[in-house]
Amino acid sequence: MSPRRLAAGNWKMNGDLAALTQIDALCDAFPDPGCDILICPPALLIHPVKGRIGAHPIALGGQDCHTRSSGAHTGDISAVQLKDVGADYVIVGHSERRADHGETDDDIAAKAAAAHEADLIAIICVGETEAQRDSGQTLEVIETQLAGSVPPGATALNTVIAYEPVWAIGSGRTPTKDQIAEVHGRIRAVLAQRIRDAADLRLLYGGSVKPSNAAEIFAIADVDGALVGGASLKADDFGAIIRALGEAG
Ligand SMILES: O=C(CO)COP(=O)(O)O
Repeated sequence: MSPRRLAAGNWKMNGDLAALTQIDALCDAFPDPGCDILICPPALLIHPVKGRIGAHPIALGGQDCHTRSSGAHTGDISAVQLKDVGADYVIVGHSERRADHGETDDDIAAKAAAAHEADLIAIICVGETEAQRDSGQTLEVIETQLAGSVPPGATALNTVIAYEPVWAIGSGRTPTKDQIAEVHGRIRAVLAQRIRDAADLRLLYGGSVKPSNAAEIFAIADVDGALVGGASLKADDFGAIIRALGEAG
């Protein structure tokens, strides 16, 4: 059985209490969604959003977690704390964290392991820069990131991989269908060498996904959903993407 597809919204450092109306709109629009829906708002909004959605099956996630479950780490948030306020997922290794906070593959593997320990699903992000693509290094970069940032113990149940080319994030540019298919196919093949149920592990594409290109992207082999930034902030746009995913394949 193929995995249930996942439409994930990464709000990044956007949104406030007033933005919870966007969540209300999603709940109203998708009483029985045809795919899994995940919102990763800023961590401080997880608890109010959880209260707001009640029994609706929208899942919530953090955008990062610490490697430790608690302790003297000012400003950080643990996977255990995310779980406590209602998260089921956490994004780790987003390129913005790799760039802004110098996170390495080792850090990301430790964070993903902490997520697993806390019973969270880790969404591990990988992706090449424009310079790396231009110099023909894309597959090598992705393989290195996978080797370093997917921890032992990863399974199709506790791990999702998001392929996010850095140059496609927030730029309005996307890779071609063949380029996405090539990378996703390689990710699946690499994971199959170390994860028994890799065929069921969800592979998301992220980077300038919007209502106008979603259906085309979701028709690509080995694309099991999307990690959406800007277009996840408005319920209408994210709703159109969710609908396209529900109708795909
Ligand atoms: O980084 C992203 C999601 O994590 C993608 O962002 P955009 O959809 O805004 O390009």
